[in-house]
Amino acid sequence: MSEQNKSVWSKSIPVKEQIHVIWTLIKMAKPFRSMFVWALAIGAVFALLQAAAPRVISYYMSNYLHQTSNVPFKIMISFAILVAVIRILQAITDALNAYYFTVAGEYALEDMRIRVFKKLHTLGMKFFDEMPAGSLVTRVNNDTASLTDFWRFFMQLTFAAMSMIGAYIGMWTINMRATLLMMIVVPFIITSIMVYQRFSSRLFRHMRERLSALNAKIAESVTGIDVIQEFYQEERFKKEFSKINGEYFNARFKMIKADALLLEPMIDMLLGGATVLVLWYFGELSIQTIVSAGTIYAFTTYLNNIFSPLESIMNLFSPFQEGLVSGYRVLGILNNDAYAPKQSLNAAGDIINGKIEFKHVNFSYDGTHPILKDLTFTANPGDTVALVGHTGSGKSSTINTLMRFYDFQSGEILIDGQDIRDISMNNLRKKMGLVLQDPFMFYGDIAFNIRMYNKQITDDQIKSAAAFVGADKFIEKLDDGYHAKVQEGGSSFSAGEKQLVSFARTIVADPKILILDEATANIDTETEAKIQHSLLKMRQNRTTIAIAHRLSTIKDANLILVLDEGEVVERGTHDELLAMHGRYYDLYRLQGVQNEAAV
Ligand SMILES: Nc1ncnc2c1ncn2[C@@H]1O[C@H](COP(=O)(O)OP(=O)(O)OP(=O)(O)O)[C@@H](O)[C@H]1O
Repeated sequence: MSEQNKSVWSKSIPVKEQIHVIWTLIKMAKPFRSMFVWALAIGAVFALLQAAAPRVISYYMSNYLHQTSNVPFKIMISFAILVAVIRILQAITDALNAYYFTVAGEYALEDMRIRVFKKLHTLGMKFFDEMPAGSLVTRVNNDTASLTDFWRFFMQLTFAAMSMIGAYIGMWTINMRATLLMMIVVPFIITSIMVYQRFSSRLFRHMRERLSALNAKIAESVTGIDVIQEFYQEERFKKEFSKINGEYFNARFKMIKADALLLEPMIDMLLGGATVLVLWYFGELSIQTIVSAGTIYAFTTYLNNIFSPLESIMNLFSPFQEGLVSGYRVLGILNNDAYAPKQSLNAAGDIINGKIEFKHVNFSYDGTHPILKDLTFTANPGDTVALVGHTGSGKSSTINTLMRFYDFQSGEILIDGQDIRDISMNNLRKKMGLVLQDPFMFYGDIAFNIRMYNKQITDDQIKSAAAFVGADKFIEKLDDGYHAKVQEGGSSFSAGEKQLVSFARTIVADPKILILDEATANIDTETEAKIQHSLLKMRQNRTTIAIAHRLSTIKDANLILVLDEGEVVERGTHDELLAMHGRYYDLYRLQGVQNEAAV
């Protein structure tokens, strides 16, 4: 997570890219356009009312508040009612504007979250390899949520623009020359906004970068807590954490200081300057003609209307920037084309017998470094083909191509004589059962973890699958049996128990092909014997591709392939390979010696 977040915050997004992000997000919010338009229309009415109020009061002051005569009661009450109505309408339109904008923003947000989640499920393993799960959770949840700030900023921006236009119109109706004079402040406003934005965005990015580093340190120390404790690294981690925490504090402190010194004082100074200009202008004017107090009141109020929304906008710069970066990252997912391998158009093939043929298959994860080279073998229906070889030799990669987690570059993979791409993904997933070294258990209960959302599977089928693989004994001993609670990841179960549940999950779907990725690697020898017994039963009448480090577990395989750097360097049955006195022989002898030593 750290590196990816860091890279986003450590350099600014180019302006062209920022405009692209803003434009794309606006286009994506199209389904909620009518609500945004309503918000804008109501905002315009609010701005008009806001411009009308000082005009009405100024009129009243200029025309009726003479020291020489009393204001007629009817006039006084009429103006009071008029101002009250304007203020009430202002309050109503203000609330409606905020409501429509916020609701439209929330809808756009909900829509975006769904888009991102859906997109994630179309992406291939390559994407997930490069993106840690923690970062993805941040993308789907926090980044989409930060987009609210994006919409809030736009709301404030349009509000400020309308207030400004309204104020200038109001001033224009009173004194055109003074209004033109007030235009002088516009370039000052724009320059100060730009200066503040540049300065604050640099500080904000630095602060976010330090926050990412802090989050990464916390995540690292929590996930690696066992290794940290084992190697007495607590002090080192504490020191590193304090250092980053201090840097984060300093970065925040700088931001707070900059805001305190720049934000309000800058706006106050501009407002002060503009007010002096108004007083000076009307002071000069009063030498030649009468200037009413109402005019001065209206102009100073309009200046307030121009300047007060500016502070909110500037205050929202940092959250807006956060929203922009979030938008950039979210669009990065939505535009990602690392899709899961696709099947042929109208692929409708099925797996009936389970014959697997690899013909001259070449595969690379990144398109440049070859991982599987000219891989060729056949697994006849019901056969077991075992893949052995040292770590990194390409065993899991073979399975990855067969499961269609990754696309291979050349060669052919045939199942029952059909190109694997011509079999529908649904049939492929249904007829191939994958058992992993460290099976994942989902939050729910045991029965749910065996059924895996397949409503057609009955409770009896679950029980007989569990009995078939020998999982029934431990399940029945649990307090709630098949309804015993499972935490996400299955932390309250042993590796062997989780493996047995995953066997039951696989067997209940009755696959034609079984793929075992070192299914017994994490299990002690005693449990392994039980598991091997279950596996033997599972393999009957099923084609099996098995990865095995412990060669004793695949002695009965019909074909053993010894892989080295993605190439098959030896092939044959256990006896044939031993007779060759080659790599397999050496490996087997080595393991035999280790086993004896262990005894
Ligand atoms: N997702 C991936 N992206 C890029 N390269 C990968 C990926 N997975 C594996 N590799 C590389 O492919 C090569 C073969 O890895 P593979 O996992 O197939 O080996 P293996 O024989 O299954 O090893 P082990 O017994 O350790 O599981 C290795 O060099 C590995 O670094």
